[in-house]
Amino acid sequence: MSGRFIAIVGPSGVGKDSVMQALAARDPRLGLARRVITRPGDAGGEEFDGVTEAAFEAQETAGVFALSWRAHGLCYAIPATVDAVLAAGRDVMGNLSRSVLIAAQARFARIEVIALSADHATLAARLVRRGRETDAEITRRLERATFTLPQGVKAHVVENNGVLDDCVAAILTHLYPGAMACNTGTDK
Ligand SMILES: Nc1ncnc2c1ncn2[C@@H]1O[C@H](COP(=O)(O)OP(=O)(O)O)[C@@H](O)[C@H]1O
Ligand SMILES: O=P(O)(O)OC[C@H]1O[C@H](OP(=O)(O)OP(=O)(O)O)[C@H](O)[C@@H]1O
Repeated sequence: MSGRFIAIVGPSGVGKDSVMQALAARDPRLGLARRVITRPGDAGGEEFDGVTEAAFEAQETAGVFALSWRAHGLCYAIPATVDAVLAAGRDVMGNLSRSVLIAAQARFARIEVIALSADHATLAARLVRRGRETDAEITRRLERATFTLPQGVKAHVVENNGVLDDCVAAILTHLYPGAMACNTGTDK
């Protein structure tokens, strides 16, 4: 059976990248899709392929992306190389826009949507602490926090207000019910 594409979604600052990194470190069954983004390669945060807008559009036209979208004045994509990993039966996580979920459900044979949530004050404090965006950009990201999931999207909602490990454990239990999560790290 093919692997599942695990879409991790939620407002800016909710912890999508932190949760995905922790999940990948914790459980070898979970791969991580490296996104293509028109953001300077040294911006920090997640590992991604930084490209110019012209290069992005050329790749998009050439069909090398499984999914692509625009948000925050940037272009984002999940490369179609994930197909080979999924075909080999491996689950792969990707950080997606909530607006692209209907397309993602159509694109991938098996998909799970994990919608992370956290309260507004927590999001704001985390974005300031992350320091990747300007104050104006942070304000715009927070304004988008209330964006609701498109109708027809079936998501599993997981809170990330508290300890990251609790959120990670809840996701693993949902993804691999009845199975012991593989733990290659140390418990805290
Ligand atoms: N459970 C958590 N507790 C404390 N800080 C967190 C938690 N989850 C994420 N963070 C921090 O919040 C900031 C935003 O997290 P990030 O993973 O970049 O979110 P997103 O990708 O959803 O924007 C980062 O600085 C990260 O270290
Ligand atoms: O339509 P939305 O669900 O609001 O998502 C819009 C974009 O925001 C996030 O990007 P990015 O990872 O650059 O930002 P973030 O880390 O601040 O969430 C997410 O991955 C999408 O690409």
